[in-house]
Amino acid sequence: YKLWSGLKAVDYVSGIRCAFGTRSIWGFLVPECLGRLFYNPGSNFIWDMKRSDTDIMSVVPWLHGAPVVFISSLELMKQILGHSDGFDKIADDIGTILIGKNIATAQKELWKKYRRVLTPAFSNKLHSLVWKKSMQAFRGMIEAEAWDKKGAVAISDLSDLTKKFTLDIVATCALDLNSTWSDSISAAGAEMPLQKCLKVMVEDAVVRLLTPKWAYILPFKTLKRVDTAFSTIFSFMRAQVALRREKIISEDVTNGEATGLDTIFDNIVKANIGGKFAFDEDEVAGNIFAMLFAGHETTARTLDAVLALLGAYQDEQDRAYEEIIRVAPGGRDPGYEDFESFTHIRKCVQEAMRLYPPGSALFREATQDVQLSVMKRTTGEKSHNVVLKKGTQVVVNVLGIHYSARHFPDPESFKPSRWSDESLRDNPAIAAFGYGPRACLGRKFSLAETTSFLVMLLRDWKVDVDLADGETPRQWQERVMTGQVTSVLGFGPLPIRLSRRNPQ
Ligand code: HEM
Repeated sequence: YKLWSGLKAVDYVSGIRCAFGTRSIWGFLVPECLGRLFYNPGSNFIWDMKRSDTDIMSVVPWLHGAPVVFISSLELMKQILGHSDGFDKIADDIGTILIGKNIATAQKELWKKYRRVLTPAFSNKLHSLVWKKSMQAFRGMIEAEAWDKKGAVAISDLSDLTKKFTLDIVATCALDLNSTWSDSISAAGAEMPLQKCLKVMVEDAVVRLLTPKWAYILPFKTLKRVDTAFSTIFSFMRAQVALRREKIISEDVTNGEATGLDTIFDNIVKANIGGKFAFDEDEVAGNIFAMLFAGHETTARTLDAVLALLGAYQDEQDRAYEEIIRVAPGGRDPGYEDFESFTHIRKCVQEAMRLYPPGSALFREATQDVQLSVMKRTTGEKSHNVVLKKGTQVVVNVLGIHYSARHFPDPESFKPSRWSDESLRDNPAIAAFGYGPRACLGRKFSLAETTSFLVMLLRDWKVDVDLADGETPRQWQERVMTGQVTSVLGFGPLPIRLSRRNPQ
C-alpha cells in the first residue's frame, strides 16, 4: 500500500523504488546496497546523480520514508522555489527538531515574522564590518599559526582552517561574541569548545533524533558526547542571551534605530523582550543556531572549493593575483569599498559554487495539489505536466541544474570566464544561494567574507596542490574533490601548500 500511495503522490513520475526514502533516518544508517531489493539511495545520492540526464524523477520507498520528487532544471526550480502558495518548507523538518523553530525551516506566517526581525540587520553596515573583521581574523590566524615566520606552509586539510575562520566571523559579526583566532570561542563551556559542539551537533544529528531523553543516563560514550554538545551549547547561548537582555533593558535601548544597535543578535534578543514580533525562548535559541549553522560551514566549504581550484588552475590564480595588485596597489589593504572591483575573484567564487554548491539540495513540500510544467531537457520546450499531491516532498537538485549542459556548456570544466560581470549579480541559473522568497539572507555577508579572505591570502601567498606525475588539473579535481554530502556539500581532506610571495 505504501508503495502504491507513494507512486500516486508523485503522479507516477519514473525513478527509483527502494526500501528507504532519501530522507529516511534508517536510510542514513543502513549501507547503500544490500542486494537489489534493498538498494538504498543513501546520503550521497544527490552528488552521485549530478550528471543524470532527467529533469524530473522520483524516489518512492516501500518500507520507510516519504516519496520524493527530484527536479534538476532551471524552469522547474523557478516553478517550485518561486511559487510561495504551492510549496513551503517541510513541516517537522529535522532542523526544527534539533535546534528549535527558526528562520531557515519555518513555514508561512512564522517565517514572515522571523524574516521581519532579522532582515534589517543584514545591512551595508554589517557587510562592511564582515569585511573588516575578516581581515583582522586573517591576520590573527597568520600570527597564531606563526606563518609570519615561515616561507612555506603545508596544510593537510584546508577545512580545519576555513571552518575555524568562518565560525569566528559569524560569531563575531552576527552574534557579537568577541573572539580571536587563538582562543577561537573555545570558552563555550567548560567541557567542550563551541567548534566541537557544532561538529557533534551536525555529525551526530541522527543519534540525537533517535535517542529518547531517558536514554542519556546510559553509560555510552556517544550518548555522553551528544548530550554534552547539546547541553553545553544551549546553556552557553542562554547565558549570552540573558547578559544581552539585561544590557538592553538597563540601557533602555529597545528601539535599535534610535541608538544604532541593530546587530543580528540584538534584533533577536530585542524580539525576546517583547514587541509586535515577539520571540519565545525556543525561537531565540533556534534563530541563533540557524545563523551559526547557515553562516559557518557553507562559507567554509566555498572557501575550500575556490582555494583548491585556484591551486590546481594556476592561470586563474595568476589572474586573481594581478587583479589584487591592480585594485589595491602598493600593498595597501583593500577596503569594503573595493569589494565590487574584484570581479575576477568573484567569478572564481561563483564558478566554484556552481561546481560545488554547499546547499546542493533544497527541500520543499507541496501545500496543495500542484501542477508542474515539465520541459524537454535538450531544447527547453514544454514536454508534459505532472500533478503533485498535497504533502508530496520535492528536492531541488542544485547540482543537477549546475551540471546541465543546456545552462552551462561544458559543465564539468572550471571556467570563471563563463560569468560576465552582469551575470555575477542576477543570473538565476546559479542556485547556490537559492531562489525566490526563501533565498539566502546571508549572500552578501558570505561574499564579503570570502572575497576579503581570498584577497588577503592570495596577495601574500601562492597556493599549490600536489598533482601526481602527468596529472592534469581536471584529473586532480576529479580525484581529490569528490563531493560528500553531510549537512552541506563538502569534501574529504583537501591538502594544499602555500608559499610566500616576495619572501621578506
Ligand atoms: C557560501 C555561503 C552560503 C551559501 C552557499 C548559502 C546557501 C543558502 C541557500 C541555498 C539558502 C536557501 C535554502 C532553501 O531555499 O531551502 C539559504 C538560506 C539562508 N541562509 Fe544562506 N548560505 C550561505 C551563507 C549564509 C550566511 C553567511 C548566513 C548568515 C550569516 C546565511 C543565512 C541564511 C538564512 C538565514 C537563510 C534562510 C532564509 C529564509 O528561509 O528566509 N547564509 N542559504
